[in-house]
Amino acid sequence: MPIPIIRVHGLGVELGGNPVLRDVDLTAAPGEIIAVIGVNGAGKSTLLRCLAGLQPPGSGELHVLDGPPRDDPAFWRDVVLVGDEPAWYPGLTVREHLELVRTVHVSPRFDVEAGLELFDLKERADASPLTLSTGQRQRLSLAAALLRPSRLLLLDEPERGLDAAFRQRLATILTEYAAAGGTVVMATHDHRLAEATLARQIVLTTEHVEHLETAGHNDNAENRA
Ligand SMILES: Nc1ncnc2c1ncn2[C@@H]1O[C@H](COP(=O)(O)OP(=O)(O)OP(=O)(O)O)[C@@H](O)[C@H]1O
Repeated sequence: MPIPIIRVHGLGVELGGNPVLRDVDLTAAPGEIIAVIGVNGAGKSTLLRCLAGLQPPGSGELHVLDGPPRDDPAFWRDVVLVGDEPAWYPGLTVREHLELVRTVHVSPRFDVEAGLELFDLKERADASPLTLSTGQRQRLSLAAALLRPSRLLLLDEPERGLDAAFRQRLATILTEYAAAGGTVVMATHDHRLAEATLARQIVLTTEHVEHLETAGHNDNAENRA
């Protein structure tokens, strides 16, 4: 068993005086894909924000990569968070956004034309992101996230806006990322995406704010909240 790059033990978070996460345990090793599932409000985004160092834990221990997650440049060199839509540069096209990402990162994972092809953006390469459809903008967000080198991908509902065919392709892209040694933690409402990536599934519930962990893509991974 490789050394885990995520170790969470007894994590608790309160927001606005209410418990959102209580006693959450999670480990993830290089090459693993974890799907965090649960109803709206179960705490999936909060868990991702904790892993990204954006939400301090109320209790428990968090270890991500080399220590507690921290919102600083060294941490973000290895970690990518895809959540809410990023701000786009109005003057830059889709291709130029990817060129920008490729230019500023050492050892990008693929070239721009390959990225446009992989994320099905070739026909919109010269458009402004602001003129893209919702799903096309999500594909651009994911393309930029996957283009840069990283060890850990934190994805909050990556399926948002994507059609069925591209969700299938995304499963392949994430599987290949993990096969190359990367770790993925994704909050998702898409059981098919979780299953297609052979993700280990964890379920967050609201009723007792309890945490259940299940191995593999099995029947226990239903939404229990
Ligand atoms: N800043 C905040 N202040 C108070 N409560 C908050 C805050 N942010 C989130 N919450 C609450 O915490 C709970 C968990 O929210 P979170 O966004 O983590 O859920 P989620 O599982 O990601 O939901 P969804 O599936 O809708 O994205 C919700 O009840 C939400 O209302």
